[in-house]
Amino acid sequence: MNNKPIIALDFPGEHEVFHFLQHFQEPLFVKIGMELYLQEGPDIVRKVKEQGHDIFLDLKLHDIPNTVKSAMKGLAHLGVDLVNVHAAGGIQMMEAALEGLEAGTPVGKKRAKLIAVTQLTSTTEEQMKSEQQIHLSLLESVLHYAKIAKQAQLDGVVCSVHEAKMIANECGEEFLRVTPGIRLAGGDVHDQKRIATPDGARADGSSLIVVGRAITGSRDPLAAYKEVCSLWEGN
Ligand SMILES: O=C(O)c1cc(=O)[nH]c(=O)n1[C@@H]1O[C@H](COP(=O)(O)O)[C@@H](O)[C@H]1O
Repeated sequence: MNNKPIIALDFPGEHEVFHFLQHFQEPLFVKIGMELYLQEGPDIVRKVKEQGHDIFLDLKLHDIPNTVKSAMKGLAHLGVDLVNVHAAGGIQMMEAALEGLEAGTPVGKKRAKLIAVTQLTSTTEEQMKSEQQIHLSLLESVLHYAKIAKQAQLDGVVCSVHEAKMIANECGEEFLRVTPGIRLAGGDVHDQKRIATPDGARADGSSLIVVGRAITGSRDPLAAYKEVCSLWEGN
């Protein structure tokens, strides 16, 4: 798994994906999420992988432990690099996810890293308090989810840049902080609430950044990607 910015391939189908990927000549780190996966199924993972890209399969599993375990066991055959669940599913569910992933990973192959979504980057503290009835600060809630993910032996979490440093301090530098909600300065925020720039993410302790519309929605996706890369790498 490389540490390039992860491009979210939030497209409706295969045609749009391969049209987009034509802009790039190098191996990328891409994210296949539920929009694409639910239309195209596991074949899209195989086809994108055939082009040599690293893959974050973002299906955010959240169900009873047995169901998540079986689903992860099945997904493990796809040979992706990173997968996720919702930390709100609980410690037992996260442990079951890891068990499934380990059981399904073919012998001799590397198991995908498993991370847990804490509070979505589209959630504000007010929404969390009023809708989820969690009476903590958002930072405390994210940190709590990170700690239980660590207790379940996961490899890290999905969080916003704003919580990344605190998680690194509490859970260790090697515990991954994968941060979506990335925007170029002055870019459209869309539905995201807890956002940061790629250079802000680097300074504030992200391990990996996830960037969708700032690249996929650009008239020149390659130029946008290069700008994100140079800010992220600090060039
Ligand atoms: O798990 C994720 O990838 C995820 C978690 C989260 O808290 N926030 C979040 O935006 N994401 C994903 O990251 C991507 C962000 O896309 P953009 O807002 O277009 O950059 C989307 O594919 C989301 O599904």
